[in-house]
Amino acid sequence: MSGLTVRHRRTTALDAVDLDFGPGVHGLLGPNGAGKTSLIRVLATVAEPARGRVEMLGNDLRRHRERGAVRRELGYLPQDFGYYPGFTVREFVAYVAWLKELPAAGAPASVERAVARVGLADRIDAKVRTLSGGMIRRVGIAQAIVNDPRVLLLDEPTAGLDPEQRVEFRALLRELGEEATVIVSTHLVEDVAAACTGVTLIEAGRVAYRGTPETLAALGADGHESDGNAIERGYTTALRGHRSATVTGATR
Ligand SMILES: Nc1ncnc2c1ncn2[C@@H]1O[C@H](COP(=O)(O)OP(=O)(O)OP(=O)(O)O)[C@@H](O)[C@H]1O
Repeated sequence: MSGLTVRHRRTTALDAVDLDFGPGVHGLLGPNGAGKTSLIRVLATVAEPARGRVEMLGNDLRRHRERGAVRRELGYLPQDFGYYPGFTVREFVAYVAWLKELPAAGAPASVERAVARVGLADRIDAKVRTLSGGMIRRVGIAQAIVNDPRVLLLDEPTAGLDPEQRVEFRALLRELGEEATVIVSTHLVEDVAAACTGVTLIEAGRVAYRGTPETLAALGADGHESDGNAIERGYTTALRGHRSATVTGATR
């Protein structure tokens, strides 16, 4: 994407952002309101940018027909994911498979596979409303991966998962990232350390840092253990560096 600008009324959520993502798992980090959800929503083709160009899988998202082509290759878990509480897990994931135009013959097997990958095989015929919050989040991940997407967008997928589920989910992320481009927004720096091949730190609508979990941890390597682990300190160091550079730039 180049020059990507997203506005919500008078707020500029993203300000002329240039970014590119290849296969692997890319963590999007940043404070509340930084612009992570706005970025994911544009990539998911549910929001339109005010300016800029986004190309995905060779398609230009400004063109209606090309957005349609992208949607078939996309998996998306929104921050507030809507579901039908009266559907069973199987029915809900099958419904999404139908929306994504999966060939009918293979769809039931794809549904079962996606549900098994998120560890819910034994609850596949349970009604979604009878599941815990963490399980519902996993249903959200299952619907996102049912079409074996080439681009997978996950907005805070680990919110509400317990520690054991998070560990399992990170393993699934690493597996998915071997074939797809996975972009995952999170507040948990541990998610990034454990599952991501790349890190993009967004602040106030701009890219504050790009690197790998290792380079981010190296930024925080010589702090005190009591201030969190190296990657958390790296996160803070990168943010502060970006803030002071922005202030210097603005007053020049
Ligand atoms: N629908 C909206 N109407 C008005 N302003 C909005 C809307 N959605 C987002 N914003 C504003 O746009 C900016 C970016 O928000 P966004 O949700 O993209 O950030 P985020 O990094 O995902 O935040 P969080 O970590 O809290 O989820 C914020 O200033 C937010 O207040």
